[in-house]
Amino acid sequence: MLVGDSGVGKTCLLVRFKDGAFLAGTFISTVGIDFRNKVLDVDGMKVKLQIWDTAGQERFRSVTHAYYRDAHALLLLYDVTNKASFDNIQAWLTEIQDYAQQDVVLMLLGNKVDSAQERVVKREDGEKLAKEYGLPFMETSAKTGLNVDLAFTAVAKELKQRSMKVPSEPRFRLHDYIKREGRGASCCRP
Ligand SMILES: Nc1nc2c(ncn2[C@@H]2O[C@H](COP(=O)(O)OP(=O)(O)OP(=O)(O)O)[C@@H](O)[C@H]2O)c(=O)[nH]1
Repeated sequence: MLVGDSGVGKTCLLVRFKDGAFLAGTFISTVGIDFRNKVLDVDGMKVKLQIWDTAGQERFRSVTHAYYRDAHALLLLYDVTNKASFDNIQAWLTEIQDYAQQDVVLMLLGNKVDSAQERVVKREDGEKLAKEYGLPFMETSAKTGLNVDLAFTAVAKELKQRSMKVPSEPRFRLHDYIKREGRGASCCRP
């Protein structure tokens, strides 16, 4: 499932991955939720990804909440040209903590790196934030395709590995990473 503020490029990232194209021009905000399937070859095995594209707008939040619990993986996006979308990552993580499965595969993506002139979030800031929460991190561009296949393939590999394992204690537990105001827990990495 793709999540993050409105306009960070979730739909474009999915279209780039699915069709290898970039939706230039008018920005049409997603209404509610949408999905697309893509079959990937992961180390000789066919993995079918059902990828859900959520609306970033606040008014659709209750719709997307209902889908979190069935998601095996989340790609959390911000836009490197939009500081507010980066600042909101903490709020998204809190939301993920509230609604997603504890052992959900989670990756942080800083999108629109092709817009070098407009960049306001440095790569190091993204890396620092990801490190703080123990998350894998990549910078992407739906426009040029940079790291798009890589991000989805990394998630598909992790999901395939997990599906082949005997169930045990989740080794990635989001609750270990989230710091929540008023709960006194500061962030710590195991
Ligand atoms: N330069 C550049 N523009 C991008 C990129 N990805 C998306 N955009 C542009 O950003 C705008 C928003 O893209 P969307 O993919 O619709 O954003 P979204 O996150 O799905 O937005 P919501 O549906 O409202 O949640 C569009 O005008 C895109 O053309 C990118 O990698 N580089």
